[in-house]
Amino acid sequence: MITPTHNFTSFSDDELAGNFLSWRTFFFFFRNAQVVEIFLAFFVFVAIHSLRQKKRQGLPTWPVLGMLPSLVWGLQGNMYEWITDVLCQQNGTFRFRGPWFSSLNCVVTADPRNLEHLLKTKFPNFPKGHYFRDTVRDLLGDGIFNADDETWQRQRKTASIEFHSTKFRKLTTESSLQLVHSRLLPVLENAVNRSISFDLQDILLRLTFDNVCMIAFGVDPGCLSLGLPQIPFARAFEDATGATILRFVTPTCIWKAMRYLDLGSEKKLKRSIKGVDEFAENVIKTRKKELSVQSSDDKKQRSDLLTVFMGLKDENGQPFSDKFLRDICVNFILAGRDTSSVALSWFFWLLDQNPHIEDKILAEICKIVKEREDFDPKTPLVFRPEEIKKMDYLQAALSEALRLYPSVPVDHKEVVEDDIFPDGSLLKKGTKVIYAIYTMGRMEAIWGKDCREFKPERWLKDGRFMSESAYKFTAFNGGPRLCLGKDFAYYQMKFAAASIIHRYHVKVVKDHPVGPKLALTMYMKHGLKVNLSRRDNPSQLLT
Ligand code: HEM
Repeated sequence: MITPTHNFTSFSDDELAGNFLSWRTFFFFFRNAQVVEIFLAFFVFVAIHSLRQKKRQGLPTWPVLGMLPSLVWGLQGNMYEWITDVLCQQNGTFRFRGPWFSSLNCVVTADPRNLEHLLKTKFPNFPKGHYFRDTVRDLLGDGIFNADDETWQRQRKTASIEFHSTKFRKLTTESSLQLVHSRLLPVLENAVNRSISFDLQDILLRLTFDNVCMIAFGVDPGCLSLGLPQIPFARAFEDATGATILRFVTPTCIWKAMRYLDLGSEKKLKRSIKGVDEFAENVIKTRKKELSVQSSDDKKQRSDLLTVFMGLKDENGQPFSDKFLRDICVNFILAGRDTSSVALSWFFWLLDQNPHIEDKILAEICKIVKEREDFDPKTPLVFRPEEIKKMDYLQAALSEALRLYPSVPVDHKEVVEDDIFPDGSLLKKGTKVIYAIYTMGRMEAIWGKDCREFKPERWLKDGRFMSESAYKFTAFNGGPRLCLGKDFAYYQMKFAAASIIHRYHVKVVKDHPVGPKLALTMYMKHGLKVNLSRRDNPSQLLT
């Protein structure tokens, strides 16, 4: 203990007592001030040290917490732009260090060389992995998006045969035509007649939901119709994907404890998964009932995916369980509904920002239709499949929208055996790898100085659409797990976009806030509020 060493003899007892107290108070503060100073100095040292890590490691690295404070900060704004800033400063790859008690450590990359290595060259060394599968299992089960090894291979093979069959292609062109002409256009026409603004993203989600249910399960949920009926499934599904993605930025022990205690986002997730399950169970029950009363000839006529899976046997020679069929349904809804609709929403927003590109698309559509031998400007225009295929500029504009706003903005893999990325990054067994598809579209090193501009021309050579390497344009993934619905998605998007653009000018409501939502797919956070105006006389453009 520190004691005063002064001579007190000239003071009275009271004075002595009073002085003694004030001396004690003084030394108490002095001692604590020293402690505070030491803490302050230590804090300043740690802060400077942590902030100095930023230059080398991309983000400040704090004792115990690692880079978590920066992640929390990034989550407050546009998470994808935040990742992009860090990756651009770090030449395309950086190592995220989470708190020591968490499972958040990972390597994040946007380098096409690494992507090719990961998705193709060393494909078996980079499965989705345990961490990803555990995190999304409650929602996606063992469906194709969340499966590795034989479980994935079996689904991939079956779905691939189906997706490449003539019967399936015919089904997809017919369903797009039917949905656009008997559902989408009447709903839009109604909005124009009543001069009301509406959420285009919601309408497109309804369109793609009905479409994927028709082609994948042979069921028409009638989600897109006049009056826009409430579909509890849609809300439940969006809530479930949002709550699932939160798990990726929460230490595993914390979200597992929240799930156990039924708290916060985990409570919401459990409730919304119930809504998702009810829909999928209903689809399966209806399908089984229909199949039980159909003749074998009728069954052969059916070309939807669910019917195909219902006719197959598992590795024990048993029909697939209802739980597995549920997983197939939920995964195909995620694949087919959310991707094309959000891509089209970003596309229409980009057209609003770049009206000269809308003019070029319109000119292309008109030129193609005028080439018809039986062209009659008075009959209502229904695009033919061969015309949709010829729309190169529209395909380029959609690809450009997907480059800037990929429907799946980030994806995930796990390292099986120690490896090294082509850029020299070391990968220890068990490392989680995030590939940032959103960032790839915004890297000057990949797309040049104008990478942030919406320029469909970059996809054209002599007026024809030229596709890019899947490891540079990764919106549809690449290698053995390349998107199975790519052709169908382009057809559906082109058919819907051309049918809308030919009839209407889409204007985004002034000051409508636009930004991405944190979810498995890149929804617009506030939807896309628009007004439509009928084109003065589209047939005039055609004469
Ligand atoms: C703009 C539209 C679309 C985009 C951007 C897109 C993108 C993607 C991406 C990035 C993946 C890889 C996901 C992963 O492994 O984590 C994927 C896989 C897949 N997509 Fe698409 N997709 C689109 C439309 C569709 C449609 C309409 C369908 C079918 C109805 C579909 C079916 C699938 C399937 C089955 C897989 C799983 C492939 C596998 O893991 O083997 N996609 N898609």
